[in-house]
Amino acid sequence: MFELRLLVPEAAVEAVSDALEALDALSLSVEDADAQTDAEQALFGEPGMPPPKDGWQRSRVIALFSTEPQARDASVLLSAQDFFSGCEVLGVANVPEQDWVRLTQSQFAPVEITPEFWIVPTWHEPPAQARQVIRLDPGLAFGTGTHPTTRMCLRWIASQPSASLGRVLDYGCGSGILAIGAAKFGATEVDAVDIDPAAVDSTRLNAEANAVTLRTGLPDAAQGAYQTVLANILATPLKVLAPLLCERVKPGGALVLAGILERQADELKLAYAPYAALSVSDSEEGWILMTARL
Ligand SMILES: C[S@@+](CC[C@H](N)C(=O)[O-])C[C@H]1O[C@@H](n2cnc3c(N)ncnc32)[C@H](O)[C@@H]1O
Repeated sequence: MFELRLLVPEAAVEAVSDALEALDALSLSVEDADAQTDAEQALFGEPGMPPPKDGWQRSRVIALFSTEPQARDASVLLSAQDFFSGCEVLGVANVPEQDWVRLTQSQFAPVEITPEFWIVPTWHEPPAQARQVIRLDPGLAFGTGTHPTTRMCLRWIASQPSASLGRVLDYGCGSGILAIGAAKFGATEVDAVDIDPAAVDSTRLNAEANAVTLRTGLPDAAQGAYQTVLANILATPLKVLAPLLCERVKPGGALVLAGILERQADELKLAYAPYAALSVSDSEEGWILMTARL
């Protein structure tokens, strides 16, 4: 395989990418050419908030071709196009053969939640001290245990007295990791819902792989009252969802919220004040876990 590497200003990325696809590139990757430099600009915004900019100011576009002549022909053809002015060909390079599956897998090691509770990809043996394990491979949905927000929720689940989780709602289930964790730690019944149908599918498959029974669906599938409501989303949607989530918690039940930065604690407390008294019960890498007993 050979890769053609280009430096492309924001306005030309789409035209160059379309042209490379038309030239039979096997794959395309677009990276921020200014990443990790002083010129890097953040592009993400919270859901509901506009991103600060539509695209990176300069992208590194890398197109993969089966042969060197194909890569070089593509470079010559592109260079002759009007839309290519302002772009730069960085070069054509041989891509050494590698075991890509093994390389990808090596980036995902078992994740420790507590010394006895681990998240373990299927290609790893669980650590000897693991008494409780969730089997999970990285997929399309969020939630592999590598993010602090997920780990804090799982730690909270693992720290509850046995049989106290009761009926559980995982609102924004992603991969289903919290719902599966709740089922493994004694929940009597678990509903897992998400606005993303791909996350719902992913949760169903992960539940099967872990031999636990969940009810999965879109948010409307959450019905009735729950002893425990878990929601690891982000501060802005969590504020909007305050009445809905609190209405789902039984009197005496627990509300557990994550996806909140330390500096957002007060705004969350304020948004939930009419329904519940939130407090910070854990923190990791600048993220906090907020909980309330209703
Ligand atoms: C940060 S991920 C959390 C995944 C998993 N629960 C975990 O803890 O790792 C947030 C999930 O919430 C879902 N989500 C975002 N807004 C939502 C909403 N308004 N209602 C339901 N799900 C939502 C997203 O699709 C995503 O799968």
